[in-house]
Amino acid sequence: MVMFSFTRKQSAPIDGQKPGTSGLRKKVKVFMQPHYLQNFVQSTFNALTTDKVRGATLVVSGDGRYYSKDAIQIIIKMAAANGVRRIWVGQNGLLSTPAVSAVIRERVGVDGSKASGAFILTASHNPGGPHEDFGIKYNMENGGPAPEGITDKIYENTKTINEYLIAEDLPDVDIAAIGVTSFGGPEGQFDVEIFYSASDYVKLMKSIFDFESIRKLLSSPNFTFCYDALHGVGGAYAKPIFVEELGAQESSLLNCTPKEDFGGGHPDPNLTYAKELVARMGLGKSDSQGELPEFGAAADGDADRNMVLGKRFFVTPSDSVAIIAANAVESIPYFSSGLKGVARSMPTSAALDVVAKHLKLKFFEVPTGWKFFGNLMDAGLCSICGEESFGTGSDHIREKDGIWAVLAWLSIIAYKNKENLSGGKLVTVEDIVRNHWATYGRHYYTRYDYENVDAGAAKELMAYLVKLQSSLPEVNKIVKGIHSDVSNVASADEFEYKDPVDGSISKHQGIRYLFEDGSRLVFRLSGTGSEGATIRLYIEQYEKDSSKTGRDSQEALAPLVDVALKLSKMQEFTGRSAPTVIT
Ligand SMILES: O=P([O-])(O)O[C@H]1O[C@H](COP(=O)(O)O)[C@@H](O)[C@H](O)[C@H]1O
Ligand SMILES: [Mg+2]
Repeated sequence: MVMFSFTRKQSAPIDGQKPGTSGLRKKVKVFMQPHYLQNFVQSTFNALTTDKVRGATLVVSGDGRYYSKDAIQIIIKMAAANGVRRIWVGQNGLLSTPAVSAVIRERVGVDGSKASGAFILTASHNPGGPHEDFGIKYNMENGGPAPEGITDKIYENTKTINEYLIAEDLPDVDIAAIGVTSFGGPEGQFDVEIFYSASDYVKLMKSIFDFESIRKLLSSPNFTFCYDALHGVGGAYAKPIFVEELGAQESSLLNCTPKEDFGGGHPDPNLTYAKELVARMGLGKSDSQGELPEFGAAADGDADRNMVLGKRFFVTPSDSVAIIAANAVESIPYFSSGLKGVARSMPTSAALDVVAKHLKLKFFEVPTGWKFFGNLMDAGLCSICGEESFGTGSDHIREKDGIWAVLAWLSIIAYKNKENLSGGKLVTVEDIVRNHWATYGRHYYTRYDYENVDAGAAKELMAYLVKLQSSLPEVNKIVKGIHSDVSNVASADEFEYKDPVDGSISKHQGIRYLFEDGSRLVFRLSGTGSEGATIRLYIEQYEKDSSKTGRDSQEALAPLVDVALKLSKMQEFTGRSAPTVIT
């Protein structure tokens, strides 16, 4: 057995290590500065209770983006020096964010060991490569992202750190080879186990869904399917699940080889960045020539986000979670005994609220950030939740789950078509969505993103919008001056959330303008970027009349969009005449 020792390395605080909505995300060159990653990792160890470090089992893996391999070796050496007992790594350092959550919750080592936390190496949907982004976040024993209490502590530690521990003489571990390597350290044995990235996750999915019914759907001549991993880690799960387990054609997988730079693309599953899929589904500027698939989906870099498309049809993420919730009990075995409750993030449309009301379900509105759902799930209050930011999931784990969302949709389609798979007319994605609108009404919804805006200008715009809220008559005068037929603003505030489980309060979670007819304008600054600021503007309008739910969304929302842009003086503050991305 190879022996190792450890050293205390002198270090000093480095500015700007405050975790955002989902961990610390910065340019690779920032992470590669001396001590940068090390300071953050040691600050995390120091923020945890001793029993979660010494003698513990931790998972270290991620979406495989550039710098991950180096980062994994550094974290292994630091874990060894800090007294961690064993590290679990997905083969080649690959584990999707939902798979990490599943591994923490479900995996049991040969000696009965269980993981108590994980370092997830990802910057999610941000591009990768030497000049792009890297990221790291810590997840806890429940499989979910560390709560604010811990991330605040980590940040405080980064401001005072003066040393970190590292086993410099521990040799690099071959993370491509499955198996266990044992080392001997000052406090005893230290193991690094490399395991197949998909095994625990596939097992979990099979326990949730009826794979046989999905397999029948995928093999039906009536149905065609397509999945785009955008060269993210989703590719490591797509083949084992969709092809090997469910019998899809290999040709239905696009960009499913994980790459360090995501093939030079932007691994964000939306209508702008998932270009190839969008074209294949007949929604692009230059559409593919052949037969269009009935169903298409894309994932982000770490495969927790998802976009669902039908033939020439986009499903908004806000509708997606509402539709999954409305159909879950009959279509998905995991939910057959009923839903405990449902939840959405504040800027997500109220489509889910209407379903919750119809089905008499507990309902929660939380701030943006998956960690807020975790408490509700741990307390048994929520089964299904989702966000406008292409995140959907359930209490099977404590992260959003892109492949789960695809399997949920396939389950619903399979259920609706169980009588007509061998012939007959297919109930399509579009049919399912339109029927949903006819039953529950439609929440017209769009999001405008202004990426990489000057941070100072973005702050000024937000401050201006808050100030404006102090006089509603003034707001309404402006609104009416822009479009006299837009309804009145009934109230305006900054969203504040009191967690019903632990009573913690989160303030300043987005600026809201709520209209008398149920329309909403929401403004917030993204918490996931790595440079400058991204302003997000969310626009929503409810239509109950089923004869009016079939309009083009941008057209239906045009007056409200106009009001939002002029009321916020968007162009004046940002210098931008158009958003970077519209979804
Ligand atoms: O980036 P991910 O996929 O980890 O997603 C993260 O950020 C999203 C918001 O991003 P922003 O603050 O930019 O609007 C959240 O909705 C999500 O819960 C969180 O996990
Ligand atoms: Mg992500």
